[in-house]
Parts: sequence; C-alpha cells; structure tokens
Amino acid sequence: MLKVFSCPGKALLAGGYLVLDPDYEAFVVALSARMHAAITLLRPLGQSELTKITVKSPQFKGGLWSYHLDINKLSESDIVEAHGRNNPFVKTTILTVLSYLKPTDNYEIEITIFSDSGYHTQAGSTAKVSNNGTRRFYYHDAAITEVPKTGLGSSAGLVTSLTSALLCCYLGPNFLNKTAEENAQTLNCLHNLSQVAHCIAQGKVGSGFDVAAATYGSVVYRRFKPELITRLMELDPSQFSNGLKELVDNADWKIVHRQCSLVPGIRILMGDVAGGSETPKLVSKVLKWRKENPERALQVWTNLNNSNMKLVESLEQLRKSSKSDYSQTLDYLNTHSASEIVDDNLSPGLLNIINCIKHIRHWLKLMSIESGAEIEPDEQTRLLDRCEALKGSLGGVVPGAGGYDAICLLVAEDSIDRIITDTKNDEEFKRVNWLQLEDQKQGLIEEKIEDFEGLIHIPGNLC
Ligand SMILES: Nc1ncnc2c1ncn2[C@@H]1O[C@H](COP(=O)(O)OP(=O)(O)O)[C@@H](O)[C@H]1O
Ligand SMILES: C[C@@](O)(CCOP(=O)(O)OP(=O)(O)O)CC(=O)O
Repeated sequence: MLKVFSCPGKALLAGGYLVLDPDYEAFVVALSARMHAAITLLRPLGQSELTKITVKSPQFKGGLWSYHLDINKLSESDIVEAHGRNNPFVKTTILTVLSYLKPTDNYEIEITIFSDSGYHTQAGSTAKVSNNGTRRFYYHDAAITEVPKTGLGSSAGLVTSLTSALLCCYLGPNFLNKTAEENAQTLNCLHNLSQVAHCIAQGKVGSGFDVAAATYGSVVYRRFKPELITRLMELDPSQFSNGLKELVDNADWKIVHRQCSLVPGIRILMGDVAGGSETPKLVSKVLKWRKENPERALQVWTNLNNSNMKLVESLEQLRKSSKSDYSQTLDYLNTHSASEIVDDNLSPGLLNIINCIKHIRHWLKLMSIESGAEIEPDEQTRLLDRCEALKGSLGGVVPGAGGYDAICLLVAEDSIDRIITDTKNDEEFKRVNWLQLEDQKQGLIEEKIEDFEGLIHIPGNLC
C-alpha cells in the first residue's frame, strides 16, 4: 500500500486573539501550501519483534527520525530516537496515535514528508520535480530547525498529515473512503488526535486554529476548552492511553468548524514582510492588558468580533450574488480600489466587505495602541493604507497575531498580476514579498501517488 495525504497551511484572516477564548469565533483560510505525508513502507513484523517507525523529511539536512517501539510500553520515556535526533512533533504524533490505537501487531513503517515551498524561505535551496512534472519540492542544505519559516503553520501541517498517514497504516487503506457520516467521524478523530499531539509537542495548549485548518480547510472556527487537553497532559502516564481514548472518542469538544470559503473571482494575496514578530510575546501583552482592563477589553472584543462576523456574513452575501449577474461587479472591482468604492449599487456584499476590513483594522489598531502590543504597527498601517488604494483590492489586514510578519489582502483574481507588477519598484512595498499562494476550501485530502513518482522510491509490492 502506498498512499499520500496532505494538509494545508493557514492564514487567520479574522479573529486573532479573540480565538483564544471559546466565547468567540474566528475565520481561518486554508492555503495552497501543503504538507504531504507519504506512506512509503508498511510491512508486518513478528510478535517478538519491535515496531519500527521511521519518518523521513528529505528536504532538510538530517531529516530522518527512527523509533523502535515496544507496543506494550508506550510512554514518553520509552520512545527513544535511534540516532539521538529530536523532532518533538514527530515523536509526540507517533506516541499519541499509537497510545490511542493500542495496536496488537508489529509493523515496519516508513513515512516520507514533503513540504510545499510556501512554508519556508527558499534561499539557496534546490528544486526536484516529480516524473510527471506536477510537483516541485525544494531541498535545503540545513536542518529543519535552521531554515526560516514563513508562518503558515508547518508543525500543524506536519502533525495532521503524519497522523492521517499513521491512522491509514493501522486502520486500512480505505479509512477515509466511507460514508459521509463515517468520514466526518474519522476527520473529528484525526482533528482531536492532532490537537493533542500538537499541544504536547509545543508544551502548551494554543487555540488550535492551525490544526483545525489543516484538518477541515477554510472554516469559521471556535476553539475547545483548553482544560480538555491540560487535564490529559496532567494524567499519570499509566492513565494516558485510556484518558486519550475517552477524550478523542467520547468527550464533547464543543468546537465549531463551519466551512467558509472566499467568493469566486476574489482571492487572498499574502505578502511576507521582511521583519517578523514573536506571537507568544504579543499574546502575553494583549492578555495582560485584557486582564487589567476588563471593561474596555470587553468593549473592544465585542466590537472587533462584530466586525469579524460581519465579514464572514458579507462574504456569504457576495457568494450568493455571485451566482447571478456577477461579472459586472468583478469588472468594477478590477478598475477601482477599496477607497474608491463608496456606494453599493453594484453589489452590497462588496462594499460591506470593504467596510468590515476597515472596522477590523480600526479595532486592531486600537488594541495595539492601548495594550502596547505591536499588532498593527505604524509601518503596517502605512502599507495597508496603500493597499486600500490599489485597483482591484478590497483592502487588507495583518493576519493572525499581526506584527511585522505579513499582510493579507482580498483582491480581484484578475488584478493580482498587475498589483504585483505595480508594487515592484514602489519604495513603500520594498519589504513585501508577495507569496504565490491561493486560498483553498479543503483540509485533509488524499493525493494521487503518480504525482510523487520520481521523488520517492516506489517499491513494486507493499502490503
Ligand atoms: N517538513 C518538516 N519535516 C519535519 N519536521 C517539520 C517539518 N515542518 C515542520 N516540522 C516540525 O515543526 C517544527 C516547527 O514548528 P513551529 O516552530 O511551531 O513552526 P510553525 O509556526 O511553522 O508551525 C520544526 O522544528 C519541526 O520539528
Ligand atoms: C494571536 C493568536 O490568536 C493567533 C496567532 O496567529 P499566527 O498565524 O500569527 O500564529 P503563529 O503561526 O503561531 O505565529 C494566537 C493563537 O490563536 O494561538
């Protein structure tokens, strides 16, 4: 059996900070940069042998982690990497999936990871193309921990795609080809296991929107209560496996993951901004301010949340109107900028989206000023103001935690090339690197194996 699964990266378009609180929802867009996990070997072993699981990531130096496991003794300290190498995300994913499945048979498993170029900066890398020319991956002469990341959520993609590949090894090749209801259950199981593995590897319980996007694609997301996972992490290791099974299969996580995609003809345009910010530092500043100023914070959270949810509604409104008489709207957008569109004669959705983006920026800026966390710093404000004045642009925001990392615009598809060319020699845009990424509906998918021929050794007969 040879199978390849892939999961998308993410951009949190609306709901940064609010998503940390289960009272609020956020809109996360799945991106076309995908993490792939290919099952490249699956072979049964005897009862007296140890299970061997090797994860390869050949695009990075030293990208091979190999574990010899006694399936009756699965605790953190019993799982030792054969060469003394460490990849906490690989290790905890294996530990979590096996603790959940409690396998009774031994296997030799090899899984090869392929990471799309969008996740990391590509300076100095070399491309390899699959035999049929459909796939191109970049190879680095440095370890995974040394190659700079772009912030699309590589660890969530790795954990979720690796979890799918391991589930497939143990549950069978058709674990995702069942009835819609069964598949939905399998996706929830995959999501819950991946959230647990990701939190344990990070040593903290985040909001999980990156794992949700990796699993379910572009969604409106409401998080789980963090106690669900902290309680599991505090269990005695002897109770972990049972606690995990109960949590994954029977607990009510109360999460929301409502499909929500962009509108035909309108795309996301991500700009990587040279600089970078540390999310945990921004988060602790904002949460400290919220705690110290509960009344003001509630006012900001309520208004920002209203604008976020109105954006989701306006996208839905425009999606509906896109079913009829829509080409005029797109033509109009292609020849006007967000700051020029002031009436809603053509399409109310369009003007509503523009206004929501403005309101989101207003509240995030206020949050920056009052909390002292540089969510939309002045440099980004100037840049986003300029983006509002580009023809074909509905405006843009600082995605996720904000800071100096990136900007994220909503633009008419047909204007993308022009926007990239027009901003090329513009001083204000000199730190912006437009990323070749698209928004995607789907989360986890199974890929065609022929697209990977030439990149992996495909043995004639795997079981
Ligand atoms: N292609 C990959 N192959 C192996 N491990 C990976 C890969 N991509 C990410 N990882 C793991 O995820 C870690 C990066 O996680 P993190 O710092 O949380 O970044 P991000 O914000 O991109 O998720 C890496 O150090 C490595 O352990
Ligand atoms: C502030 C946040 O709500 C959103 C952060 O979004 P980013 O996309 O900036 O995240 P990283 O990839 O972890 O840097 C924190 C959270 O939800 O975990």
